[in-house]
Amino acid sequence: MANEREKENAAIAAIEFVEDGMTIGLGTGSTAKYFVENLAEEIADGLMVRGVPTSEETRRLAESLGVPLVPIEHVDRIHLTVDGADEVDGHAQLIKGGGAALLREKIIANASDLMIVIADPSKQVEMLGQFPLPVEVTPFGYTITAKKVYDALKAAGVAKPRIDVRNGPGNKPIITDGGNYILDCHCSVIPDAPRAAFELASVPGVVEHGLFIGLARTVIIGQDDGASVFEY
Ligand SMILES: O=C(CO)[C@H](O)[C@H](O)COP(=O)(O)O
Repeated sequence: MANEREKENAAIAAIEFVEDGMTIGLGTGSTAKYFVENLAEEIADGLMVRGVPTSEETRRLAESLGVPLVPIEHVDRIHLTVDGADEVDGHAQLIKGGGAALLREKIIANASDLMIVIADPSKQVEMLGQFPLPVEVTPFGYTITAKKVYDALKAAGVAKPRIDVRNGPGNKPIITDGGNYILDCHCSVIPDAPRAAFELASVPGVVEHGLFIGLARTVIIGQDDGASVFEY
């Protein structure tokens, strides 16, 4: 079970990677929130950086804390992205998107010189798949897309996928920052995550999926009394 101190200690350890003049991708979620808060304190003390938020939620948080932001369209280099994860395995492969921000998170992580994942120990897994894999899809044709997502996961060796449309208030599908829906794919185990990523990416209607393969090179796991840093 996660505790808040573990999350915050991971975030504090990530601050060590920040240098003056950097453009920094700001992740989404409760762990990333600690990073933005600690970054805001450093900025108040004179650190000169600017942020690129991975969601409207993080944009609002950063603005409220006085973190200078830059529109991604005006950025030619992102030095560092610090973000949370729903699961991380021993190869720094991730499931992300529990907060429905996976599309912007992946665009920004992929554009960054370095992606650092910050997490508490409950996110560490032997194999990905216990956490339902979020897949962002266009509203148009989403029921058909869901069937194709099922086929794609089967082709990737997932034994019995179950696909749910993620609903929000009023039992209506939640709408992502990009105007899309989220399919939560219950897999139990994803035996071959790169294969699943490949199969999912080839389904028309899939905008992005929450498998982050080969993106994170540093994983920081927070503990009660500090944090462990793993380099890949
Ligand atoms: O991918 C994400 C949002 O889309 C989050 O990073 C992920 O859900 C982890 O969140 P938290 O730190 O609150 O557990």
